Amino acid sequence: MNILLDSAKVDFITSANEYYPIDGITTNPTILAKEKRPYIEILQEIVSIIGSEKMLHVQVLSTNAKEIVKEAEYVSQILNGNIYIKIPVVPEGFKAMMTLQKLNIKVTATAVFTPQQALMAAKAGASFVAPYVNRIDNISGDGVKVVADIVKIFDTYHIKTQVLAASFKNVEQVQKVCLAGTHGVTVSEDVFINLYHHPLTEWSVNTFIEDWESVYGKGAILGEV
Ligand SMILES: O=P(O)(O)OC[C@H]1O[C@](O)(CO)[C@@H](O)[C@@H]1O
Repeated sequence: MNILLDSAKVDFITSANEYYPIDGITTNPTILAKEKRPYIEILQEIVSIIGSEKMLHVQVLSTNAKEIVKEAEYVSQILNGNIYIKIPVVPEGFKAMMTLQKLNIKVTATAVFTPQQALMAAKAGASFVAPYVNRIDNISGDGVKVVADIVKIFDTYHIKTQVLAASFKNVEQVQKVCLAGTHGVTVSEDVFINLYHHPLTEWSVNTFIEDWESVYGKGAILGEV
């Protein structure tokens, strides 16, 4: 089960990568544009932080297959990493996916809102499909059910493409897609922190330390008192 960070903030990525075994990073044009500096510089920095084995998913901008393939080749060549090219599930996108499969360039199908789109992308050669859970929920859909249905269809047909659920606004959505059997999630900084942060954990840790220090002294640790 993969946990990726949906971010282009290098400070956050650096710190999270130090204290947690994240599986990679997803970016999209919106996330990169927020940083207001050369995108290639950001992507190169991300690869140098996470290394060349963890995944980096980068989205293309072109709307025709030929140009999408060109962008994919450029990004794959210039970045010395484990790159996945994010391509929307539209006809020119499928066409590009078929070409990229032959070129051994890995693809993540993005902007997925239905199980049928996911199946189409898998058959066109995508390694991952990224259903947008919160955006589905926002228009009175059921994002978790979409993920569950994709997982079921892939299982039924023994499809190797993995589900990388995306677009989360809270931990409950993440928990539910995990229960539905998603192969991975990509989460923003806020959601990532909330995956482990709990006020009772903080309170418990502080109480243990207070009780201990009341007897053994401030800063006392095992082996040193
Ligand atoms: O609805 P949001 O939070 O903008 O998320 C859309 C998601 O789609 C992706 O583009 C899929 O990888 C992510 O980068 C992002 O999490």
